[in-house]
Amino acid sequence: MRSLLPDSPSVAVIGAGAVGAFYGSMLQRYGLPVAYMSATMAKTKYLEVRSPWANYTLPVQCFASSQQMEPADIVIVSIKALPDLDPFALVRPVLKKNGILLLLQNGINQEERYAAHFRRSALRPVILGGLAFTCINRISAKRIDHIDYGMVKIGALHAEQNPLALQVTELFQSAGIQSEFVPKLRRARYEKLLWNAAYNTLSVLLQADTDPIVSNAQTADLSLRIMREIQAVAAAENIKLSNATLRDMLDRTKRMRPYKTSMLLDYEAGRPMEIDIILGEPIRMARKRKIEVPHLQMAHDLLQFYDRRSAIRRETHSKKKS
Ligand SMILES: NC(=O)C1=CN([C@@H]2O[C@H](COP(=O)(O)OP(=O)(O)OC[C@H]3O[C@@H](n4cnc5c(N)ncnc54)[C@H](OP(=O)(O)O)[C@@H]3O)[C@@H](O)[C@H]2O)C=CC1
Ligand SMILES: CC(C)(CO)C(=O)C(=O)O
Repeated sequence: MRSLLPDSPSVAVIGAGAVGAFYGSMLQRYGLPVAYMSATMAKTKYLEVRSPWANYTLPVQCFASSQQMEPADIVIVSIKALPDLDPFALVRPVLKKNGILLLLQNGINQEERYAAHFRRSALRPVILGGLAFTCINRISAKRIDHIDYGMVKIGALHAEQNPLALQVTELFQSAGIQSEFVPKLRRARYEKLLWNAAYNTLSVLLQADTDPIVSNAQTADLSLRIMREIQAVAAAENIKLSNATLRDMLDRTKRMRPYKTSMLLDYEAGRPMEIDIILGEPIRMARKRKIEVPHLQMAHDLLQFYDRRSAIRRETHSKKKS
């Protein structure tokens, strides 16, 4: 098939946290020109990566603001999906006309939000979604630890863009990243949401990694009840997630090494959690369709309480420092 991508596409990573810096650096190591936006890493000249795939150190071009960066062929968005963060202002300066926007984030409805935002813009990006099944930590402004897993599933928001999503997947594979093309992105988003809604949530509420949650009969069953509510929301848009799929999520989690979810890592570090994009969005969809989602609602409200408490601690801490 004719390549829909330039020979050596340039890449801009918006949000060089754990995920953005790791996958960006793998693409750079493969030979692509990559620039990174990160306030934390603005002064970083060399990035050290530890990974079961390879250990390496690379010179990196980091910018505190995307306004200092050149437009790129592929823009990877890997900032946290938080409600009070305007991502469009960060992304716009690095977008080329009809360029590729790849959202490497958790949650649901993100691609649709970007499409709505750019609908009337002359930039008209092609919107792709990437689901990262991985465990990565940014240890410092200079060091990324990829601990386990690593698969990225890539698909397009609109099916007619699937050939491009496939070529981006192949580019990731060529760069040594485990990657898989998904022809139905929305379905894949829902499947990942099953896991995130259940285990990210419970990991924070129970202060536990996945192992004790799935080993305990009550909390394992609770995780299934949470997943059933996501299943009902998906069914309302004709996406059928079978009971066997839910059961399989639980069984696979039982077989996984004990895993600390990204939400638990955020909570422990006192950072804001992605509650809205993982629970708030499905709750709003359920409300519109008159579907009862009591578990999602309760988990959402409890997590909001924790999140607010962390925010107050952050405010108090920064007042003390100034
Ligand atoms: N880490 C993991 O293993 C996994 C993560 N994910 C998902 O990937 C996405 C990225 O997560 P991850 O890399 O872990 O997150 P990190 O916390 O490591 O990085 C988040 C990035 O977002 C940026 N950011 C946060 N707040 C703002 C703000 N207000 N303005 C501008 N930039 C901001 C940070 O900036 P700065 O660089 O300046 O700190 C950083 O670059 C999330 O949606 C997460 O759920 C999914 C699966 C696994
Ligand atoms: C599915 C998983 C565990 C990534 O591998 C995740 O999305 C997270 O930790 O938030």
